[in-house]
Amino acid sequence: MDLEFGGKTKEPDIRRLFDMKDVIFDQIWLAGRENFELYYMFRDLFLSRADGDKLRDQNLRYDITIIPPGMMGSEYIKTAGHYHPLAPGSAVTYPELYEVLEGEALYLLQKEDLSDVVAINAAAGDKVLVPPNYGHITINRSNKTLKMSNFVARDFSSLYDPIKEKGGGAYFFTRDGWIKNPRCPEASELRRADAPGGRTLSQLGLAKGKEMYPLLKEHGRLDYLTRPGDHLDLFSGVI
Ligand SMILES: O=P(O)(O)OC[C@H]1O[C@](O)(CO)[C@@H](O)[C@@H]1O
Repeated sequence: MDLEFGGKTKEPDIRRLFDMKDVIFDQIWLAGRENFELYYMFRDLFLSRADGDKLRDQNLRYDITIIPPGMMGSEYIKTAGHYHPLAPGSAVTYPELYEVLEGEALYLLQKEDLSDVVAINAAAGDKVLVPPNYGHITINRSNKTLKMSNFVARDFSSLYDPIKEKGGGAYFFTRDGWIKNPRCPEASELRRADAPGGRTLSQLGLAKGKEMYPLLKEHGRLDYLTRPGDHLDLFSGVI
């Protein structure tokens, strides 16, 4: 699976089934399975050299992730899931901004102490902000390929251990709907939220159905992704 972007053919990082063995719900199904490709991550994309420079100047990265439809036994295909570290000089972790380009996404966002766990359905054109202090997992719950993009600060490594240690997120999305992870008894009840609309979107410089990629050209527009501590008011009520 390659992606044409900015007139170039890009090769993905690939997440395969065995990379996910610690976070899959259906461990009975997993036993004896062959390894196979699950999803494709095209990181650090830009349409022109000038855009690449602008991204680097703002300490941002633009990625596209493609998740074909499929099941992992009784569970819908999903990303491994991770948290982000604290932004330097701030008491909050880095946020991340997603846009659904094609298909449908189900975002599971959770605080590390699991005191808040939120599910957000998003369709093509929707944007979802993962606020500071939330980890995230993306599920392709449909029978169509999900293509989504994200803007995120470029200078940190994702933290996978907390979700691996619990055997997955606080909830699994399966053929029978949501199932609470038995290794997360402390998790709050699953809260449903909508992808942000009108006013919230415009505060973030976004509009439904308008691609977010050009925002990288407005220097400082996405400052809240790299210096979240300076923009705390923006994050309240986004999910
Ligand atoms: O790292 P995971 O949990 O497999 O999730 C992959 C997603 O995370 C990102 O690295 C950004 O957080 C994207 O490239 C991709 O959508």
